[in-house]
Amino acid sequence: MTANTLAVDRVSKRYGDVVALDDLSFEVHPGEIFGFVGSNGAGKTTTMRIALGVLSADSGEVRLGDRPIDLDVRRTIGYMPEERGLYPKMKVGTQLSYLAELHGLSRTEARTAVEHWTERLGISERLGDTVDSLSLGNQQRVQLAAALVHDPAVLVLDEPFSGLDPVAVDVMSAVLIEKAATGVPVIFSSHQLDLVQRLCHRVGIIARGRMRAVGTVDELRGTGRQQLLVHAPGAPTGWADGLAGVRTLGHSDGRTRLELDAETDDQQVLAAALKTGPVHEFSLHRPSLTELFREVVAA
Ligand SMILES: Nc1ncnc2c1ncn2[C@@H]1O[C@H](COP(=O)(O)OP(=O)(O)OP(=O)(O)O)[C@@H](O)[C@H]1O
Repeated sequence: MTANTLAVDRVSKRYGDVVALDDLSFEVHPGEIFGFVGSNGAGKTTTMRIALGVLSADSGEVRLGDRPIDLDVRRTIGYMPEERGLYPKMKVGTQLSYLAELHGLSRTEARTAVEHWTERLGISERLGDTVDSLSLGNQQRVQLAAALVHDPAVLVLDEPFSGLDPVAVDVMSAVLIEKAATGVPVIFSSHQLDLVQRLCHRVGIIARGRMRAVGTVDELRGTGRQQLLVHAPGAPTGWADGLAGVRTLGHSDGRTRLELDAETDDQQVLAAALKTGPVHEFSLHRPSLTELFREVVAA
């Protein structure tokens, strides 16, 4: 394992009778953006809070490199909590400098870092304003700045994109890509699966406290049942019925959508389609992350 791999190792957590996490394991490698997705209540926030060390696991542990998350390691984590954690009445600049110094930066270093990140995140004009006078989206930019000002060795962000306008989404995305490129492991949770699909090197799908699927988006899309789109204008309705391991999902205007079992040979389907006349299109439909998510969560 490389020095700064974030490893969640067989973590379980209950709240009374509720099993929030059940033997959960996964790793986020240096330079990797890891998308953590799951339904409401699946266990994402609980995992992130344990990763930060603000909540303890019942069993298992989280490590950064070879070190469990102790106070020293905690200082190196950039964290954006879901419930947000800024002081509403404190000025943006004062607050960010304070947080940077809390993480060990000198006053001068803190000032430079605050200037850099507020500029980068488009909130440099708001340094003198109190947090509660900002729009929610701008408060969120400040929250991200708070996670970044101390040059963290790892980023743990709980729904950083929720409620952001498209420009802010682009800025946030660029920052995450930039941080990962410097070798920082980045994990964020999100319900915006198109964004996760676009941004993440790997994705983990959690359901009821267990990791149901982990991999690159391509790997995950390759593991679902394959679907075929066949355009055979002369094919009658039901032409594919009776083919072993094949289900017809829909048929209209000579276009048929089929779902194939993993072991079904698509060439047999092509041969059957050709028997009905010319075939204009025969293409594999790969499920989107959203489709996969529905399949995994429903299983
Ligand atoms: N402090 C708590 N006390 C009791 N139960 C809790 C507490 N925090 C979380 N839970 C429960 O633990 C489970 C996991 O919750 P968690 O907040 O980790 O999910 P999540 O994936 O972050 O959900 P969301 O997408 O809605 O933010 C849920 O059943 C939730 O109700």
